[in-house]
Order: sequence, then C-alpha cells, then structure tokens
Amino acid sequence: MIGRLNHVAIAVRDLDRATALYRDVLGATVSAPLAQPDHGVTVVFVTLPNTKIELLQPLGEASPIARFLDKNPDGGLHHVCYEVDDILAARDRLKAGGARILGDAEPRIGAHGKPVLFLHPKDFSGTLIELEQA
Ligand SMILES: C[C@@H](C(=O)O)C(=O)SCCNC(=O)CCNC(=O)[C@H](O)C(C)(C)COP(=O)(O)OP(=O)(O)OC[C@H]1O[C@@H](n2cnc3c(N)ncnc32)[C@H](O)[C@@H]1OP(=O)(O)O
Ligand SMILES: [Co+2]
Repeated sequence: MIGRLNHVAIAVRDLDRATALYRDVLGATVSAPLAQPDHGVTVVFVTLPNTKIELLQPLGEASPIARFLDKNPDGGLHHVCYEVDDILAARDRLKAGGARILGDAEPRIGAHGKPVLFLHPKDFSGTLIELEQA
C-alpha cells in the first residue's frame, strides 16, 4: 500500500541554524521557510536527489511538536512520510486494522498542497508516520 518515501522530518528549536547547517555545512539545497499555521509548524525543505528532509520548528501556542522538543532539547527525527495512491482507502484500511489515525482522521492539506494524515507512533514501532496522497 505505501509507496515512495516523500520526506523525513527533523524537529528543531532554531530553524535558521538548522537550515544554515544543511546549506553551508552539508552543502544541500534548502527552501525558504514556509509557515504552516494549520499544522503548528514552520517548515524548510531540504532537497536531496532521492527524497526530502523537512526541518520543523514550532509555530504558535499549541504546536504538535512542542512536547517532542521538550523531551528532545537538541531536536531529533520526528516523522517519516510515505506516499499513498488513495489516502481515504489507506485510512480506512488502517482503521479496520486497529491503527489510530491522529486528530479527527480527516485528511488535511500538507506542506506540498496535498492531503495528509498522521498515524500514532505507538502503533508503528515508536515512529510517527505521515501519509501523503501521491
Ligand atoms: C506540514 C506537514 C507536512 O509535512 O505536510 C507536517 O509534517 S506537520 C508535522 C507536525 N504535525 C504533527 O506531528 C501532527 C501529528 N502529531 C501529533 O498529533 C502529536 O505530535 C502526537 C504524535 C500525538 C504526540 O503528541 P505529544 O508529544 O503532545 O503527546 P505525548 O507527549 O503524550 O506523546 C505520546 C507518546 O508518543 C511519543 N511521541 C510523541 N511524538 C513522537 C514522535 N514524533 N515520534 C515518536 N514518538 C513520539 C511520546 O514520547 C509519548 O510516549 P511515552 O508516553 O512513551 O513518553
Ligand atoms: Co511532514
């Protein structure tokens, strides 16, 4: 059911600093910061030949990554995003299998302008999974 790896996300406290590290030290191509108020994060995309890295910094009062950064003050790997052809079919199959879909289980438009859903990390080997409609 899952397809390509769309991105790996890293939560950071200081997006400018993390962006500079990827750009200047690792020599990667980075995007401008993109505020995603609906998701409570500001995002920078690092483009790699075969996938993307998504640098995430909390945005607003109730960011879903705030507690993660409290527990991981240096930042850390936050989620992996897999592409699916049909996000509603994928959601219904996962639900039927007992996996917990986070939030109200309705897809929301993600940073690439496509519908996304998140799956509870406790149901997937301690890894938060994002699904994005391909
Ligand atoms: C823009 C968009 C895009 O790409 O298009 C994005 O990616 S937006 C990216 C930001 N948005 C999201 O992440 C949305 C989905 N995420 C959420 O709803 C939340 O982050 C949760 C996953 C529910 C976690 O929330 P929160 O940390 O406040 O709850 P909590 O502290 O009670 O955590 C419950 C348990 O899950 C663990 N936990 C929390 N975050 C985790 C993570 N990223 N990976 C692995 N485990 C994680 C905690 O350590 C805890 O385990 P213990 O109980 O063992 O201590
Ligand atoms: Co993401």
